[in-house]
Amino acid sequence: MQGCDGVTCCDPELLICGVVVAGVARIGRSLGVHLILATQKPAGVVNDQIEANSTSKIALKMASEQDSNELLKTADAAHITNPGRGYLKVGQNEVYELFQSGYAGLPYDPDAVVTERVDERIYKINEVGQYELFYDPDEEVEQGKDTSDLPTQLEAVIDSIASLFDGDAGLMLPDKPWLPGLAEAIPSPEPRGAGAGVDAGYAVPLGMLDIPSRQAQENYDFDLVKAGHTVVFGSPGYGKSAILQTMVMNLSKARTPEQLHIYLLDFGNNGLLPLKGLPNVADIVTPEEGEKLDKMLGVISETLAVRKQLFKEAGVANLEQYGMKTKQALPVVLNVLDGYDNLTPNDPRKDGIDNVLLQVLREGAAVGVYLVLSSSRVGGVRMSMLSNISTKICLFLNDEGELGQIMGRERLEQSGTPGRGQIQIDVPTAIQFYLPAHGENSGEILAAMEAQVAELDDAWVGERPARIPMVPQELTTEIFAGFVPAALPRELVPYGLDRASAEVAVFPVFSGRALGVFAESGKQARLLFPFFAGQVASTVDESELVVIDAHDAFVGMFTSSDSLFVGKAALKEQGDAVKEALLRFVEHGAPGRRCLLISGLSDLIERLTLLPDQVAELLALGNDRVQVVVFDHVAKVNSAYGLVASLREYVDTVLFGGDFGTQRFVENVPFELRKESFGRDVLHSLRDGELTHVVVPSVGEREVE
Ligand SMILES: Nc1ncnc2c1ncn2[C@@H]1O[C@H](COP(=O)(O)OP(=O)(O)OP(=O)(O)O)[C@@H](O)[C@H]1O
Repeated sequence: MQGCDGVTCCDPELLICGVVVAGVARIGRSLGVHLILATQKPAGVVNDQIEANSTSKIALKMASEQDSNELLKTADAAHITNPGRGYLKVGQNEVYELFQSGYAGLPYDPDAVVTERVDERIYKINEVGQYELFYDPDEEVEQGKDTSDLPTQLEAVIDSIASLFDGDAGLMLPDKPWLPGLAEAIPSPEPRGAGAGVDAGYAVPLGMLDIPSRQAQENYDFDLVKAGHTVVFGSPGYGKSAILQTMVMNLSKARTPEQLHIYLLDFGNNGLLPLKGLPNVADIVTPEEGEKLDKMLGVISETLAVRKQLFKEAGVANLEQYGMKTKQALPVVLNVLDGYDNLTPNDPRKDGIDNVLLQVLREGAAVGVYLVLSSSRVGGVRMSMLSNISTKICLFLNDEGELGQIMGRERLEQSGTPGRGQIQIDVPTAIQFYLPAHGENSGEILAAMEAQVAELDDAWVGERPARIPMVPQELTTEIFAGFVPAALPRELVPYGLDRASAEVAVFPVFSGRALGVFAESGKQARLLFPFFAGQVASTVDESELVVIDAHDAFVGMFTSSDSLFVGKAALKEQGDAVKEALLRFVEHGAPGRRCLLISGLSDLIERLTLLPDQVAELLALGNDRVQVVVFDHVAKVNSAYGLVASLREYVDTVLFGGDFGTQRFVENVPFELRKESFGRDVLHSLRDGELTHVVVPSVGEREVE
């Protein structure tokens, strides 16, 4: 038996349904399938075919004579006034009866006594023909029993049938002609091949499709390589992050970190954070981490550029061809961006970020670099980006017009269930996206997901994608020591971390190169000079040390009688002797290796009245037996005549602090750099014409201050 209630002609979805209904009406009877069709208005719904195949028609009160005519071929039903009163017509007027239908909505009271009652009321008809109640025997109304708690007769009948059914094990439910609705929360099945040695490529389960036209509910596999760039739209709280989590978890289970690298950009509510520990995940970044974000975008651009070049050299057009031709498999790179539209149009970084994303969207797929992003508004994603995204997924959208923009006229009705959405598979198809892990509530799901991440992390022993190199927020000497490789040769002096690569910056002693360290302020000098002198001194023997401390920067540091130490006071008293010894040393050298540390170079030059040539010779002394290290303030060397030029010429590694406006070591500083302000722990390194920035460990800064 098929029942269709509330069928109206303006329901577009029922155009297809109408064809089916007509089919049931036409051939159903011969197969034992019967149809009861209920509608308010027969016009446009009950077509000729249904009409011709429906033997019985029942018309209750109809809105108009035309409607009544349509069904009964008489206007009678339009004149009915009582609820429940109707006409039954069977065949061509074989039966045509007025009837009062039974009503099952009354309370079911098995104890009630039904008495036949005759209407004994008497009416008087007045002179204008109106009825006036003259006598009513029921005027004295007896208080009846309260029946509000009783079930209706219909409910009682249904309950009774249900209990009969339940009580008889031999009774079976008939097959339903349609499948039940999709479940509201479905945990993801394990991806095929995960741990089983089966290669399912980049296809992983992402959701359960509901396809009523085929009476099917089946798994939807998201194939990263086939789906290409993907966008997930959904208003806040409808499960965007959950889709990304399921996708990343399943891809990480299916593919090794050698096959798939993942970069996470979390512009949303930390939805991607639990995925950070996956061995496939290179790194995660949030918009607050400006420097890291720049670096990650840089890495993504660089990957594109390198791959394009590699493919060009190999003469191939895509990743698969490259692997086959060169026998070298490059990993697929997946960039996942959650909450893209949280980056507002007035954010100064938006253009830069969009440029990289556009580059990935345009050039990435061919070289195996993909972007999957989520946004709560369709309008939040530029048209130029949208047109390069091949797979579009929609969850519930507050603005239904946006759904139409993506899914077109064939879009399905929206459901407010989290994780319920639609995706184009030839036509928009309903889908319930899987949850990333099992759990009764979001807390349990998160815990289960974290446990899986930890398990995958522990299980992987091979190589992992490189993290985004970052210098720690606070670089203490202890943390810095952790970065210095144990096998670092003794003659390489580590002094900080390169800000761009986070690699240890070293200076080679006794390699013929002089080192100059210039502080922007007294505070920076107090912080850095002893650290540098200590680092250099630790690589040489005490007997090789000659320290001329014109600024008393190293007081108390070099107390050994083996090293030669000249402090500020000694310099004042025995200036001539020091000058003589220094010049002699410049001219003739010393019997053994010497490491000369000079603090306050410009003051020394002034006090000893050294000539520019003598300074130049002193700075150029370095060889495998002599090491020169000079310390001073940026402002002081700036004002000493000709000193900056000598330093630039003879000091191979110049390290200086402060902003670029105050220094004279580098000319033609780019505007961007000139605007930037640098912390006290940053030194700019100028070596062989190359400018880099080094973060120096904060050596007991608090004590210095
Ligand atoms: N596929 C799903 N099945 C069942 N419930 C889900 C599903 N996806 C999400 N939910 C529920 O919806 C909640 C919100 O999900 P989620 O954080 O992923 O939404 P969102 O769209 O990313 O939100 P926002 O934009 O605020 O970050 C989850 O805590 C979970 O309870």
